[in-house]
Amino acid sequence: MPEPEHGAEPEASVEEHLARVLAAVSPLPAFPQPLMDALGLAVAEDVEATSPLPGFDAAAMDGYAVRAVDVAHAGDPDPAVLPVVGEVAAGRATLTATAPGTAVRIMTGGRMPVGTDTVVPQEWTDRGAAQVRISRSPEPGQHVRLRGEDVEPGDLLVEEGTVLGPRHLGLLAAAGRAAVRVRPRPRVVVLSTGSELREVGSQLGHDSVFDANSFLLAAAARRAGALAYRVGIVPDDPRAFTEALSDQLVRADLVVTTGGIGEGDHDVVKEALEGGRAARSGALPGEVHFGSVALQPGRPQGLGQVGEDRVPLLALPGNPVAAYVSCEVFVLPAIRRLMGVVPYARPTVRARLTHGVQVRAGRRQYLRAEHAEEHGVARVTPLQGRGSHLVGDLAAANALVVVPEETTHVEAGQAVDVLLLDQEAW
Ligand SMILES: Nc1nc2c(c(=O)[nH]1)N[C@H]1C(S)=C(S)[C@@H](COP(=O)(O)OP(=O)(O)OC[C@H]3O[C@@H](n4cnc5c(N)ncnc54)[C@H](O)[C@@H]3O)O[C@H]1N2
Ligand code: MOO
Repeated sequence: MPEPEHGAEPEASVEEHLARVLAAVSPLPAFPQPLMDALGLAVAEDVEATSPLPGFDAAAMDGYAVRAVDVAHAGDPDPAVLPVVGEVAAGRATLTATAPGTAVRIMTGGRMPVGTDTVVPQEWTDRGAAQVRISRSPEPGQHVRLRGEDVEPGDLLVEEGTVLGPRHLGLLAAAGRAAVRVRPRPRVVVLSTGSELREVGSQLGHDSVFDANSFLLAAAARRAGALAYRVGIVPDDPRAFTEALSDQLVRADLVVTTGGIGEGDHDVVKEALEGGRAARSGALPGEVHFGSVALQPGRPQGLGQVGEDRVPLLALPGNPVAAYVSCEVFVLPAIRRLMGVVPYARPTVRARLTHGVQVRAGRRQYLRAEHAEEHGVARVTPLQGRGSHLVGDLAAANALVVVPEETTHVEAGQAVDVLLLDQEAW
């Protein structure tokens, strides 16, 4: 760990800061939602089956329902001939039982009449209407979907915390659930600070830059399942910042700011919120703590709760790559906790480095990299640049190589932990 500056508090580890972030947010209250509105949300209950699937024995083929013993010796020169005593189609089980030695015309999905146990596909018959000639003998129970063979009452259909996708919704519908308890999408307000920032589409001055962070973070938040509100740029004026922040709190379950938390002269987020400054002046209740985390990029971090409702706030550094890594490591877990989805942090995978890397010890490093799998072997190539302003490299990357705090170099060919950034669900 690098020595803290004189008087400064020691750097928190990534785990310590993440634990504080997670402690600052709680899962949002759950509500029943109609199935389609639950898509992409996390279930807030263990959903158990109350009835079996299939709900009754049914034909899996169009053909004839019979008793297997009645057609056990059916063959080509010597077919079994049975009277056809009725017809059953899906949803039209007019005939519910039949006597031995008879056949019932049946369609796929039709309920098996009591007294039958096997379906002879129509391709094995003369398709007779009054009587049917069956020229092959089926296995007993063939082409019958059995009641409860898929799901038994009491089976767990969907586990609490599962993000509902099309297949889960299909299962819940098959089980007859019209609504399910889910947690709503967290509303995440993203605020960029910096007097040098300009909105895309506007004129750039000789010393200004376009605001990239609000897009970067709002998009990441939306992809994680949040409703992201990309607020315009706030200049380096603590009063303007406090006002903009106050205005946004009504629609926020989480606020994410970027920039203005360094050690410089115009660090607006820090100036406005550090040590409860805005609260003391009566402008905005709450408290935000600023400090350093042993993370590169993304060392400066702020965390607190603001407004009457104590909305959690994460203040991220302004450098775009630092903001993005901070988002990956702290903001996405916070969003997932609000949504009630586990695990909070993206799991790492292992891959072999194609090139050796050298880093400074003391902070956990997240290196932009390209991950690829060749012939079943996962490899990862670190990209050249390390500067946390290099958004070109960031966009070219699909992975981050995680280099532990105590490591200073990793040889080519060594296996490392990697975050796969384009993996949407985990
Ligand atoms: N003397 C020191 N200077 C700096 C240190 C330090 O330890 N001592 N740390 C550096 C690191 S690391 C970072 S990260 C930044 C953190 O400072 P801020 O959070 O206050 O970030 P800003 O100064 O506001 O901006 C930094 C950089 O990023 C650009 N930026 C900011 N917001 C956006 C945006 N929305 N879109 C695109 N680019 C943005 C901004 O123009 C600056 O170039 O401090 C370092 N300095
Ligand atoms: O850590 Mo700064 O956060 O490197 O860009």
